Amino acid sequence: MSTVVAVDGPSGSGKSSVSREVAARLGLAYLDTGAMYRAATWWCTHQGVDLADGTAVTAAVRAMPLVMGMDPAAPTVHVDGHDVAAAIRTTEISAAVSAVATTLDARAELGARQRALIDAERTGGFSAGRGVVAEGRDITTVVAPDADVRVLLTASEEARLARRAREVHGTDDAAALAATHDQVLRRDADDSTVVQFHVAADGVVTVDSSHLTYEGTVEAVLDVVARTLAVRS
Ligand SMILES: Nc1ncnc2c1ncn2[C@@H]1O[C@H](COP(=O)(O)OP(=O)(O)O)[C@@H](O)[C@H]1O
Ligand SMILES: Nc1ccn([C@H]2C[C@H](O)[C@@H](COP(=O)(O)OP(=O)(O)O)O2)c(=O)n1
Repeated sequence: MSTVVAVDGPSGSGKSSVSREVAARLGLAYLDTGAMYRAATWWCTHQGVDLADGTAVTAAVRAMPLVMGMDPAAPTVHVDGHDVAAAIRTTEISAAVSAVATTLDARAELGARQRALIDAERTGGFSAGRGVVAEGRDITTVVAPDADVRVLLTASEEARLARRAREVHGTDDAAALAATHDQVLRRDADDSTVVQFHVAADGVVTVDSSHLTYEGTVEAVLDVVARTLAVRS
């Protein structure tokens, strides 16, 4: 039986790292939908598209030759043959990505591609039809509201800022927290204008990781998966 696990949440809640580990432990594929928005931003910039021009952004995103590698042990992102895994994580892309994420026609295009990738994993693909853990901002609500397991991963603003500061700057002192503010809180505020990822929709289970370790968060999500599947079977 194939399993689709959808995980949403704000920046720094632990979605990417936790979802990837959950996918690896369950033998499922892993889809980082945020990486698709980042790749689209890289592609638009690479093509000289003005990110403020929604029509041009949408046209570029529709034409983007994107290939997502969904093995949780080694996820990959290629655009037009370029390995963009590192390029999409720069501060410039992090600062610009909300312009693409708030372009509604570009969202529709990326959402359709995400649905197709998830559907392919239900029946075949990396995990031989066992399923996929897909994470982002609107997976539980828009892209895969029919997922078998739907989780909202949250954490306090304080915890999320501190995590991102440690990840990017190696410390969570005052200067690092200030430098991280744009990447976490401003970006979430901009993204929240088009998609709701702070409150769990009906049927979505909230996991608050504010006071959990990384390992504890992985176990909490695995526990939600096990309990939800036990009830359904
Ligand atoms: N529960 C946790 N406790 C402490 N650090 C965590 C926890 N979950 C994730 N992290 C760390 O916080 C950082 C951000 O996590 P990430 O998975 O990138 O979040 P998101 O995808 O939600 O933005 C990473 O360095 C990750 O290892
Ligand atoms: N399903 C999704 C996934 C990401 N996005 C947007 C929101 C974010 O600003 C960007 C990048 O997402 P990503 O998950 O890489 O963000 P983090 O840096 O992990 O917080 O894409 C979205 O709008 N919908």
